[in-house]
Amino acid sequence: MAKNKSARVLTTATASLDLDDYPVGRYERIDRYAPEVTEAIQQHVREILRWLGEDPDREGLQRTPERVALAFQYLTQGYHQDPRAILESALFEEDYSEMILVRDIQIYSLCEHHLLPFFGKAHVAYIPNRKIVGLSKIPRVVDVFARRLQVQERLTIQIRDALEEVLQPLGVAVVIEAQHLCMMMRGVEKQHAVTTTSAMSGEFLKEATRAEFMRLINGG
Ligand SMILES: Nc1nc2c(ncn2[C@@H]2O[C@H](COP(=O)(O)OP(=O)(O)OP(=O)(O)O)[C@@H](O)[C@H]2O)c(=O)[nH]1
Ligand SMILES: [Zn+2]
Repeated sequence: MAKNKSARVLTTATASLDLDDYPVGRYERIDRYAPEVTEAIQQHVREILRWLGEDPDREGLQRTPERVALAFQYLTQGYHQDPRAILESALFEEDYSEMILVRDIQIYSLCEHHLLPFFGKAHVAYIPNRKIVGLSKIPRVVDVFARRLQVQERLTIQIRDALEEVLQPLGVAVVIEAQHLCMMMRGVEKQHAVTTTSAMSGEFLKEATRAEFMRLINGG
């Protein structure tokens, strides 16, 4: 009941269909929301609106608490996802031992201090040690960690460590370039500041490999 209600809310943007009418998979994540969590968050958002001086019962805001509750569950769904299982679902034996780089992976995350978005690009590379992983699993793992409350540094390290643990490769490199709305629309209000973080292991600790990676992510 409440599950269907949630699904209907989120699908109205594309079509007025119930979750059941959609191909399996497209809304699989929405299906995962717990109705009691949605309900509890909704009540608090109503209170926040009131404390901000708004009238939560005016027309435009009537369904806002529910929308916010769903949006925050969506944006933090990574807590319920297992990066190890994702990587293990597509591991292959292969005699390839050059660098594999997936570059320009878009990320959207939430800063844990202000619950405001930070967004940008992640570049992830590894050098396999007989095990390679399905390429799409790399952005999926990036999302698992990005869809949580984060600081950019921890996000970077968690991606590296997940790949390291499951693939046991010769090395992993992760670079994230991001802009933080908490530094743009409030606080210091710097519109062009981009933060770059990196986490390396194994072969990437060597200057030559690291330099090749840096050259490749800069389009060289
Ligand atoms: N290291 C790091 N800091 C972050 C990240 N996201 C936000 N921050 C910072 O977290 C800090 C929190 O500092 P506080 O002084 O407690 O918070 P604040 O008073 O809101 O600080 P201002 O943003 O400077 O107004 C700020 O300096 C933010 O810029 C991140 O991913 N990594
Ligand atoms: Zn912040």
